[in-house]
Amino acid sequence: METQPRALCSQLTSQHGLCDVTLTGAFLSWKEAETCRRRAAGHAYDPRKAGAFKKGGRCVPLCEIVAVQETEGEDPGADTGERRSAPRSPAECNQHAFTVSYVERGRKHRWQCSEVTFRCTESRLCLQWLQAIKEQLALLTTRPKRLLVYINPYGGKQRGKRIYEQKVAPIFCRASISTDVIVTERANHARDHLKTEADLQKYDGIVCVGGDGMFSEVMHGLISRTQRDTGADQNCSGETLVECSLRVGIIPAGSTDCVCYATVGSNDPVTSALHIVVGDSQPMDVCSIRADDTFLRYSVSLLGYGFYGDMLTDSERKRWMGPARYDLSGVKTFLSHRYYEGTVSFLLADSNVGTPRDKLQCRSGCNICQQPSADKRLCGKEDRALDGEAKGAWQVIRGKFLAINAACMSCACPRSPKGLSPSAHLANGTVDLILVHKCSRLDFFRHLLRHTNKDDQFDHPFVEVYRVRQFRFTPRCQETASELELELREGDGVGRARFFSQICRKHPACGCMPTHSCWNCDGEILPHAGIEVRVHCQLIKLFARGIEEQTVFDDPYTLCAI
Ligand SMILES: CCCCCCCCCCCCC/C=C/[C@@H](O)[C@H](COP(=O)(O)O)NC(=O)CCCCC
Ligand SMILES: Nc1ncnc2c1ncn2[C@@H]1O[C@H](COP(=O)(O)OP(=O)(O)O)[C@@H](O)[C@H]1O
Ligand SMILES: [Ca+2]
Repeated sequence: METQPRALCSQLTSQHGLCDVTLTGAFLSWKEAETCRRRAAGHAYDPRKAGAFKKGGRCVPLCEIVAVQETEGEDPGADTGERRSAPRSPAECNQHAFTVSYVERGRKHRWQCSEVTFRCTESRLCLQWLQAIKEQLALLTTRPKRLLVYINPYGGKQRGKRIYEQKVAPIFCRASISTDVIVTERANHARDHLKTEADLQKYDGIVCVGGDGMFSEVMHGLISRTQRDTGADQNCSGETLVECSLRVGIIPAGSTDCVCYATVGSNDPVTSALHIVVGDSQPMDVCSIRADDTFLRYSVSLLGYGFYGDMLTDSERKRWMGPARYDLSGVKTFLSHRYYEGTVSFLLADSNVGTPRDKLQCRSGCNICQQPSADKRLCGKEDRALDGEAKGAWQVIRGKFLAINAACMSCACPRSPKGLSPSAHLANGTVDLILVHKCSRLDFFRHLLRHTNKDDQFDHPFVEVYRVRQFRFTPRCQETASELELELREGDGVGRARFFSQICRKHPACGCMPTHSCWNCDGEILPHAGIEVRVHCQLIKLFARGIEEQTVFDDPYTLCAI
């Protein structure tokens, strides 16, 4: 039987004075000692500090302690900047100290690494504390000890290397995490290294420093490698893909950083580094994309045809501008107001995984993502193999679209803090399919603007949104007579009615409108128009925990009761 460690309780001195410090199996807490009277001890009185300390003290879950280490027993007033009014007593000259680094929550889901130093006059007591905290930390087995880090030096504002060296490496070092760092020398360097060369047995996780494109590289390398190592064939349609066991951490240093933002709640490198250190784990759905029965790519965030495809194509020519390229290309693409004809067919998800308009946002420990559902059992599997109950009917929508977007997650990012599909889930085995039909420029602008404020971007007559587990798109130029017939037969009543209404309102072909766009696949151009997409539930895991609800943690001085 496992025995609970005994609580350790001592009076130790911190920069705030004498405090009662307690270590239990779950928390380290400290508060001003009952007997402590800072002014009586001759310290200058700082009402701001004293008030804050009195008000709260601290209670840190052990799982959020980054590290503990022995410290020089320096002057207790030194780190508060207080001036000493009396000479040191012999006891003060002979102090022993240890420093605890821990996660502290700030505003907007940001975490920082704070420190507290405790001193005492007995070396034995100091060592007892150090050992007890270290023993507790050693029990946290989900923390990574060895990481493989890939840095894209050209992502975003080309600050990846500096961000890693100045903000992240010191935190890994403090947490005693050892790293092998590879600064990439070309596009797909990280993907190819992971796929064929890297000795993955040596690592507890992979870290990528860059944007969504860099994450996509790492994800492709890791998924391909996992399938190869386990004998699964990602090129085979309907194959059940094997989940990747290594977690991936994202240090945001790109242009959009949507995967990081939507899984952590911020695009702050220190916050991401701390989520890695504490060993968080967030499963994530992955879409596989095929065309003509050939595997093309995976996607986790935005898969966008029309507006986002065209915008990306234009922005790639402006890479030198950094993240601002998206603004310029966004305006240009908006003004071009191009629409594309084609057919979207999809299989609706189970109702127990929510709907895109239910306003149930995916948050840390999300119930919807934890619930077993047909979508999770079946996603990734060939639709032809499904039984009648789970298969459902393919729905078919023909039309002229300004944009067809598939969001496997909310796609929240600094440009759109609630994201492309605010209620999309990270790990429910589904994707939100957003169809923006041809409308006026003004209406499309209103729709886009709503991505940046609290209004519902789906509340327009020209926008349809569905939660699906599989979909296909066929551009009008690729539709054959037999496909049209098949869709007619498979489609339900609504699909058939739409199909006929389109045929009846046939437009003469206009020479200035290109017949097809391309797909924006997590920021990479996919030069195919006709594709098939299927969701693989929880195929990969990140060092993240989903976006935390804003709770008591917004008040850094809150002392939780133990
Ligand atoms: C009138 C104001 C209009 C504002 C519209 C804002 C709409 C924002 C939706 C954001 C969706 C973001 C989806 C994320 C996509 C990324 O994967 C991709 C690549 O990122 P990275 O490698 O880090 O560069 N980014 C994009 O495709 C750019 C989308 C920017 C949209 C303005
Ligand atoms: N050393 C490199 N040189 C050029 N391109 C690279 C390098 N390393 C990675 N890439 C590629 O750069 C692209 C953009 O990377 P990313 O980090 O997402 O930046 P951004 O968010 O600015 O697009 C990705 O497609 C990635 O494959
Ligand atoms: Ca999902």
